[in-house]
Amino acid sequence: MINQSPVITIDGPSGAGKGTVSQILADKLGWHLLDSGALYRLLALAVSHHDMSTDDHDTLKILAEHLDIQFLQGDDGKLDIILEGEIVTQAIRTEAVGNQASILAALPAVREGLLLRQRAFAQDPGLIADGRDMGTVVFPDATIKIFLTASAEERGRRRYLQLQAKGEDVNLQDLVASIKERDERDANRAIAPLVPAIEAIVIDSTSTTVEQVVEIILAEVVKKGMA
Ligand SMILES: Nc1ncnc2c1ncn2[C@@H]1O[C@H](COP(=O)(O)OP(=O)(O)OP(=O)(O)O)[C@@H](O)[C@H]1O
Ligand SMILES: Nc1ccn([C@@H]2O[C@H](COP(=O)(O)O)[C@@H](O)[C@H]2O)c(=O)n1
Repeated sequence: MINQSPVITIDGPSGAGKGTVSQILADKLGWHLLDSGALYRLLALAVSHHDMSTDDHDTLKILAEHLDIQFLQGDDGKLDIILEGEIVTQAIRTEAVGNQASILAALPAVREGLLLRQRAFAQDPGLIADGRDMGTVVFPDATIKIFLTASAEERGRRRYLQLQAKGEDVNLQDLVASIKERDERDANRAIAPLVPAIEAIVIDSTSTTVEQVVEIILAEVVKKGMA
């Protein structure tokens, strides 16, 4: 048994809605939230800031283990993500950083370096863990495992609207292509590939609203007597 506190894992490909659904669930249940993708993105940004080589896996592992990160509640109630003293909440959300994170995430040394940091998020009253390998590797004993997916076209469309709203100059076809490339890399890597855990409940959100997805998961929470 790795984790004692209740954990709900939400894995799936990029743009499936994991982050949105995880935040709503964490707020509704009053539980902690782990955005594991943010850790990989922070590492990617740190590697770029320090102009580090990605060939030196021992140093990457040490950096992953000791990366100076803080998740702080800002005055506006939103979470500020701090890397080595600098607010990087927006900077880590670009497609470029996401792609670099996905390349680093294929390295066993990086995954080993981040493993215990992720497990440390499992604290009472409970944790919603969002990622790619939450149910398969990081929290194999999780009480509820969800695999949230959607078609690549729909996920590209959502990402397009999201980035456009932030004022970014984006192209829908390029985004769908980038999402497919990232899916391919995440699903086919040798370590902790993106696959549903055997006992995962698979939810396809292509034609489902965020609220409907949240309802399905909350029904499981009630069924398991967790709330
Ligand atoms: N079921 C849904 N229907 C329509 N839009 C959705 C749905 N779920 C999420 N979205 C929207 O899609 C966008 C991407 O969602 P989100 O960031 O939660 O995905 P994600 O799976 O966490 O992606 P990533 O792994 O890349 O961080 C957001 O703008 C979100 O509001
Ligand atoms: N548990 C995880 C989480 C993320 N990754 C990799 O990081 C990339 C960025 O993640 P986002 O969820 O923020 O988009 C993602 O493409 C994965 O390659 C991971 O491997 N494991």
